[in-house]
Amino acid sequence: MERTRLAREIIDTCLEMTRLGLNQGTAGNISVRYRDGMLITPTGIPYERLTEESIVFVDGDGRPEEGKLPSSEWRFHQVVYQTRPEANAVVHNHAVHSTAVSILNRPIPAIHYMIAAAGGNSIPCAPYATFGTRALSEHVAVAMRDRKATLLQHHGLITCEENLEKALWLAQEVEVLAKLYLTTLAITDPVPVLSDDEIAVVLEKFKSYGLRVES
Ligand SMILES: C[C@H](O)[C@@H](O)[C@@H](O)C(=O)COP(=O)(O)O
Ligand SMILES: [Zn+2]
Repeated sequence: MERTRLAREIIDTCLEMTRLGLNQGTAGNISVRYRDGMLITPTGIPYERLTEESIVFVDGDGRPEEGKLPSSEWRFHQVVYQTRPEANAVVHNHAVHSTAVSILNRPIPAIHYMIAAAGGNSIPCAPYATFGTRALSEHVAVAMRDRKATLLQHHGLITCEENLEKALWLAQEVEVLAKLYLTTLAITDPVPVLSDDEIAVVLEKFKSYGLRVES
């Protein structure tokens, strides 16, 4: 029952991600931590065709349940759960502005205090590696060691959080930051940024702010 409920939440989050304009086609994938592994979307299936039975369990050794093909990116989802013990949900998409910044191969700097929602003063950009490879998951492990979000060079975005709602919310916040960054870059480069001291103040305030940005 718990598994069916989590599978439904994954599908609803996928559909919401598309509805918010953060993704297109069969791009992107979503998982939740489950038992010693995770429940994750299958590879290459449009979200609107997913049923609870389509969601795949991948165990802690990376073995998918029989007869099902997990997302090609199960490795980087696994690495995020290993790297960030507080994370229970991982969202990946190809949101347009986030992906555009990733093509420039730049981190998003502290252009707005909401950068702190990802845990620090920037959102890194993990180096390019072919999708689905161990090399890509190794880059993700480094980038997300002290952040809850990273861009993937020439690819897209990953976020993690304690639940699906927060992971999707963070993906939307990063997309807004990416759009702001591109908008300001068109006028000036480098773009003015907030100081590390100010980001430290915001990180402290977020610990007790609302329900959505506490870590
Ligand atoms: C080629 C894939 O679309 C790749 O970009 C992957 O990262 C992705 O976003 C969706 O792959 P899956 O359908 O295998 O989850
Ligand atoms: Zn992708």
